[in-house]
Amino acid sequence: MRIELAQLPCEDGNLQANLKTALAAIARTRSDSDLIVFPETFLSGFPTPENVASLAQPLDGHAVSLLLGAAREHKLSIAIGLAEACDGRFFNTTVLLTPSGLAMSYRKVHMWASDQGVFAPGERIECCEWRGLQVGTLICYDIEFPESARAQAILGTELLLVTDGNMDPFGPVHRRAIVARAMENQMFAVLVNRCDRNSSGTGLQFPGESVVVDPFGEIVAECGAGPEQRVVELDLTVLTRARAQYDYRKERRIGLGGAVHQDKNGRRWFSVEPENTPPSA
Ligand code: BAL
Repeated sequence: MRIELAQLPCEDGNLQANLKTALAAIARTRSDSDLIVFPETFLSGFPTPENVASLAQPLDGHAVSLLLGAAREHKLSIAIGLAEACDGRFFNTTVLLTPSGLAMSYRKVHMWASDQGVFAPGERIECCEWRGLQVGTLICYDIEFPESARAQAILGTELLLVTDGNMDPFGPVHRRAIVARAMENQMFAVLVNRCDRNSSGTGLQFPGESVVVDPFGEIVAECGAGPEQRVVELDLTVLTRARAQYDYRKERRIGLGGAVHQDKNGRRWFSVEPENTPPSA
């Protein structure tokens, strides 16, 4: 399994420029790569309450259709973050696009400060079958809550894709969190972070440091601080080896609450039983 980490700068508020950057990255992928992963809200950058309506995209809109065309052209799957518009509300969403279409869309459940007043929180953890693997997605702040990745494990996720927009000084927090989430759930984790150092006046600095962690919690590959498009080979046999002597998912004794659901297309999700719901946008 070959995955490309698109640790590339995006411009807050500039949808066209970010879409162009994404399509160019897709165009330069290796012909034998299976998936490219971009950071959180890569298409929009971090929206504000003032500009989210102009930046947010419907999942059946032009921007996503261009990416679907690129997925078909390059026989490649794409995980990318965007601001989603749906029924007058806005969500911080990651989509998994394949040459066959939209495989999954996940709405960030845990709202960071920059999400509040902009996005409504998601209400379910999702996974789907992709290339013979159970694949799930989380977004940035989600990985700081162990129950998010544990919900993915309960769904059967073997490959966790994290679109990240983790700013300084929280680089170490996500490095520790992603290793823990991979190890304690015995799954691969692919985290791709923003790396822009001065994003259009927000004052936020993004350290990059994208990383791939195996089900033992070992680092498979890691990026530095600057822009790069890193090709990483996953040895999927590690999944079986990591679970050979013990399997946390099967042997756990404490439940999360919430329920597992599945639709006729095999999409599975875990309904969130929020103990507290942040102020919605
Ligand atoms: N530690 C940052 C979390 C977020 O931006 O979602």
